[in-house]
Amino acid sequence: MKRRIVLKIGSSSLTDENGRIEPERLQAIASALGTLDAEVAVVSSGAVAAGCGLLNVPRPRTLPEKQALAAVGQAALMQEWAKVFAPHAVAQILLSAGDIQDRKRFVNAKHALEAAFKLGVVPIINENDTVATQELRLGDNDTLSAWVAYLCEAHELILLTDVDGLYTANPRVDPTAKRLSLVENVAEVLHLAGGAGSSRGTGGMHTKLKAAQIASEAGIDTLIIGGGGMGLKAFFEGADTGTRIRAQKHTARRGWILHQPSKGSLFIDSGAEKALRSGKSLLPKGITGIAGDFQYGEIVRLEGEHGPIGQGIVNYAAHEVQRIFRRHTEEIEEILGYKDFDEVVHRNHLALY
Ligand SMILES: Nc1ncnc2c1ncn2[C@@H]1O[C@H](COP(=O)(O)OP(=O)(O)O)[C@@H](O)[C@H]1O
Ligand SMILES: N[C@@H](CCC(=O)OP(=O)(O)O)C(=O)O
Repeated sequence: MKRRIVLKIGSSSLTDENGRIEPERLQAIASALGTLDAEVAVVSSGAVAAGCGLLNVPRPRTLPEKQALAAVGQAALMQEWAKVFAPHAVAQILLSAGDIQDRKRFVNAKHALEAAFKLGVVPIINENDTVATQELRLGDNDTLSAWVAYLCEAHELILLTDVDGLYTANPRVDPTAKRLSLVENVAEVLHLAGGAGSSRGTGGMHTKLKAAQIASEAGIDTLIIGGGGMGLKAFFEGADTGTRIRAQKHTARRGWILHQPSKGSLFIDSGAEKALRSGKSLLPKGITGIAGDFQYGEIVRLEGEHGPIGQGIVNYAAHEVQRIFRRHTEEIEEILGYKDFDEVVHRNHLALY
């Protein structure tokens, strides 16, 4: 599998100080990405900024104004991205909080992204601001990008911003603040984060660290990089820049999976137990019975023939497993009418005692 990166670009990295989109900035970012042999999904902010620039109005204060300006700006933003990524095509993907929270929509988005990568196009993702109500919105693209990284099983999440990493304090406020180049445990640095650096940004370092926390729990490293396309290029060339926030080590994640309360159990045969112990995923064929009522994404206990062997995050709900257990993977689609995953529990989401 190719290296897969989710790159989130904040409004502050796309616009000038008047909040207008600067095409040269987009060009520099696309050029830096062009040096990589990787699949990249871009989470691009800047729709509201682009809308303000086009209509020559100040930054909106109310949500409806913001929604309308995002709708104006999104199309213009996509046109700019299409220009700089040519000859590669770009694919606009707008997501809302509901798409992350609803399992069917989450899986649909996952499939669409996979298909986009296969087509060799660059997915450009933003929050679907026009339908995002106050109660149901992610509100910032840092959080969105972490979910996207999880969605497309990225190897790395890069947050491109207007500061070259996480500092011991907001460097705009405290000039003695020092950059941290490596953070092993994001929970220990959450308190260092301050708010947005400019009127153009949303959330500041706080939402970036929250995003890193989501990515970290999904086993994905986060990098906070500054300096636009040039900063990105320097980073790809190995310069000592930015902050790397390490994903939870396998052991930490393993511990987390093992210590969550389980919503049900999957009983598995000895062949399946052997497969799991040699690092494979759990397929429906090896399941001999189920207990409890669990949903997709919840924790289930794995019961071997001689007792519990571990826990995992399940890819199908109990009522679905009821219909596919003991059957071949190839039969899933025929039985359920869809097949979101081959595995009932993927090996990356499995922890054995
Ligand atoms: N501890 C910190 N280290 C670095 N930057 C910080 C810190 N606390 C707050 N910030 C602020 O976070 C800003 C970046 O976030 P933000 O303005 O939301 O940009 P973006 O548009 O890229 O999301 C920086 O400009 C900086 O002022
Ligand atoms: N969805 C909004 C961006 C929201 C956001 O998080 O902005 P930023 O902090 O600049 O990444 C837009 O396109 O304007």
